[in-house]
Amino acid sequence: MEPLCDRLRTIFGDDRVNVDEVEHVLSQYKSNEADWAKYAMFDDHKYTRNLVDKGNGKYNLMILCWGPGMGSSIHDHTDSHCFVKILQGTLLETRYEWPEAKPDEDASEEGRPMAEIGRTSYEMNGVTYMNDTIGLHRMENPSHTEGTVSLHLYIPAFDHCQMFDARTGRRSTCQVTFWSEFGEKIDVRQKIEERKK
Ligand SMILES: O=C(O)CCSS
Ligand SMILES: [Fe+2]
Repeated sequence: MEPLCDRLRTIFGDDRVNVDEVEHVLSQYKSNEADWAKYAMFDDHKYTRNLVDKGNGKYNLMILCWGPGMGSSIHDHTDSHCFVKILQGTLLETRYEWPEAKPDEDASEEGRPMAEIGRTSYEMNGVTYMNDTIGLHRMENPSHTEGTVSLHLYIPAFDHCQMFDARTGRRSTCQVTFWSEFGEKIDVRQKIEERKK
């Protein structure tokens, strides 16, 4: 992944984020399993997040591995830019409008189902971009037999986001962690403890 990592570090050398330029660089890269196999660690129960590069502290570049049928919650991106490229398999993206913010939300009130904006399927080498002004989304691997591997770049980096209940629009904050870092499996519990210090 080094050549791609180097190009991204150059692009983000100053504080600009040129979305078209980043999408172009990600589109130009043609997935080669030999580049990313060392980061592609799957779990039997949920999708994994595997850190590839911290971009001089400016962004997180990571490889996500989705077993058959696995998906994320509906989530936001903590005001960051989100770039996604499919390295293997397929990802189905469902986008949603933000639920109405009800500041006087009565805890007993059921809320209402979130409005879907649309669904898009991305195949290998496909690239997509998302941010909170566009809406919210859920990503899932639609295959019942094959795994999916995707490359995600978040700038600025974040360690938590909001997840949403599609039926009620209720939101909760969740910590996001890594399954591995730089190709080495990590102890997630130990990492969470370190954050608390
Ligand atoms: O970073 C995450 O866990 C969400 C993957 S879909 S952008
Ligand atoms: Fe996302």
